[in-house]
Amino acid sequence: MTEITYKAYFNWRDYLELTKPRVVLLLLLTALVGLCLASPTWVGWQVLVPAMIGIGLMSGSAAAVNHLVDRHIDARMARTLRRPLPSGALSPRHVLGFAALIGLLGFAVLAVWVNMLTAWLTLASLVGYAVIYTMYLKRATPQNIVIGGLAGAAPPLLGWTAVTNDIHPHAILLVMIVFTWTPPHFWALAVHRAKDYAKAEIPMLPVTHGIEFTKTCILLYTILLAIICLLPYIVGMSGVIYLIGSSILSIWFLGYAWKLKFAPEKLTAYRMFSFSIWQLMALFVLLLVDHYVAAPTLSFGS
Ligand code: HEM
Ligand SMILES: CC(C)=CCC/C(C)=C/CC/C(C)=C/COP(=O)(O)OP(=O)(O)O
Repeated sequence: MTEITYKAYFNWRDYLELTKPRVVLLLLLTALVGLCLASPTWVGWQVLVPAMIGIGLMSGSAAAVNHLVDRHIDARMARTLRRPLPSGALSPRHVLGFAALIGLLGFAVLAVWVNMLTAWLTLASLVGYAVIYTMYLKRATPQNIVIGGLAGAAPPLLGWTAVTNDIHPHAILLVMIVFTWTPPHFWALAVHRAKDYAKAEIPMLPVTHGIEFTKTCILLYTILLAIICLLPYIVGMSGVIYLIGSSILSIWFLGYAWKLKFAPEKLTAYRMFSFSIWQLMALFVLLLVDHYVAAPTLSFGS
């Protein structure tokens, strides 16, 4: 195990990096869509603001715990070795304190200004990612990201419960979209970085079952995702704007998965991973646009 020398000075940018800010921003977009779709009227800022702050802080806390627990394997992979812990910019003690502080703050914000259901579900997602995925599943099984993906898929439900204080089937549908998107999102990167994961002895699918099998799984999950993306229209939750936009995105994503399996170039896997992020973002923006454009009259909620 490599010994790390920690620097004596601190920089706020290192703390920000611990929270995986770009991942959390996309998680927050999916939470915002859950919040907005839960109500036919505009959602009052009294719920919207604390819900976004609470979910954001607890997601950032989960990400910081992931940095803490994974610091030794992060030190062994080219992609992650410059992170604040393996590079020595922050010490484990400071990271633990920071994660506890923002995690507790996030829980308090949700408990006081939103509702207890949302506070507990967000805590369950934090534990799902920081403890169940990071401490156990990641090192135990190539299905790690499929099961662990449930925590990352939860924010639309968290947004929804923040408004309604109950679990609605439409919110579960949004969770299913992110849940099914996660394997092609991550395995595309894992195919690109397979040697890194093998070096760090992490049993990701391309390491345990090979690149070709992983590409087949990516294609199958992408087909499943395309089918699930039709459901919001089929159940009457979204309209034609969503149907057309999401179908274009699904065909585009399927194109990447097909190319990756049958006609790959050197960077196809990485390009598919990058596209997956834009695809999920566009999909959730479409849900939002469709919700507000299709709504005949919008009254302002409290
Ligand atoms: C278990 C589930 C997931 C796994 C294993 C996973 C894995 C990864 C990995 C390894 C990266 C590369 C990070 C880097 O280059 O430092 C990444 C990037 C990213 N992921 Fe995921 N991800 C998961 C779920 C999600 C979810 C649910 C979202 C949002 C809804 C998301 C959004 C992103 C974004 C926005 C990036 C780009 C980050 C950047 O450029 O800094 N991921 N993901
Ligand atoms: C409260 C709540 C909603 C929690 C969810 C938190 C969260 C940040 C989920 C995102 C999942 C993610 C980035 C996994 C990558 O971890 P990894 O360890 O496989 O990737 P790495 O090697 O880049 O660290």
